Amino acid sequence: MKQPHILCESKDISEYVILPGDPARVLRVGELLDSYEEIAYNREFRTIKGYYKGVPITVTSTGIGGPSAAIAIEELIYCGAKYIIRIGSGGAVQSNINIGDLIICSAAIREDGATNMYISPKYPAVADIKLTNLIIDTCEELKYKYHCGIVRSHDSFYTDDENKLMEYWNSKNILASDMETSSLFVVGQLRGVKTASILNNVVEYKSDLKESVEDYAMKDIETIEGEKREIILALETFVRLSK
Ligand SMILES: O=P(O)(O)O[C@H]1O[C@H](CO)[C@@H](O)[C@H]1O
Ligand SMILES: O=c1cc[nH]c(=O)[nH]1
Repeated sequence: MKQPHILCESKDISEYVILPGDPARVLRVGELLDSYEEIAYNREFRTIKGYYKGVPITVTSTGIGGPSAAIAIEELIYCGAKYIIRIGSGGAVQSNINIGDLIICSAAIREDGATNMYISPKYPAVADIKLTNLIIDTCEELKYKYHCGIVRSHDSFYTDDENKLMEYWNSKNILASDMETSSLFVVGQLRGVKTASILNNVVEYKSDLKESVEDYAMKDIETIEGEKREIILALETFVRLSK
């Protein structure tokens, strides 16, 4: 059955799924595949299916935020997704994280609305340990710089208290902010699907958020190289997993 938002059906969805936020990033993943075709593009949800070193891969964008991410994740799982790796952008909450560094998320603070509609805030948002360990091993083989730890997934970009919020989470050893990792971890855990999340840092701690996100949108070289590394890392992880 064709799903109402992603407009895909089971034959379109590999068990291996890559999940960027931005629909434009879907095609940049496609460029690194052996071959691909676009399956559907409805609202923020763009899906391609292709092969990487012979492994079938589906890539679907979630758009921004937990509500649309949860919709995409649910529909992908209904169509047969078994392993889902987010390849997102994030903003550093620690000063030792540079632009283009990768952050491998072990867990996420649920500072979002979507997961709180699903289940009590006591329920943790954690990555699948085996899939995440495979990402770490692959990252070390590829010799990419990375940080591993807890991130925060939020629902707001421009509150009046952003600086205070950042200082607070910095003091609690949180690595970075994004907006979809908690939804992926909670929905994946509830549905019995293995999930992991890699973020490419596009904002330095204490730098101007608007300017940095704009630099990324304008294809700043360091952020684009970080994005390429997170894509290759997810693809190579799936190659190892499929063996
Ligand atoms: O670049 P993506 O994957 O969309 O991720 C980050 O970028 C968006 C905000 O600019 C949010 O979706 C956030 O999680
Ligand atoms: O600072 C940032 C950058 C990207 N995405 C976020 O959620 N926060």
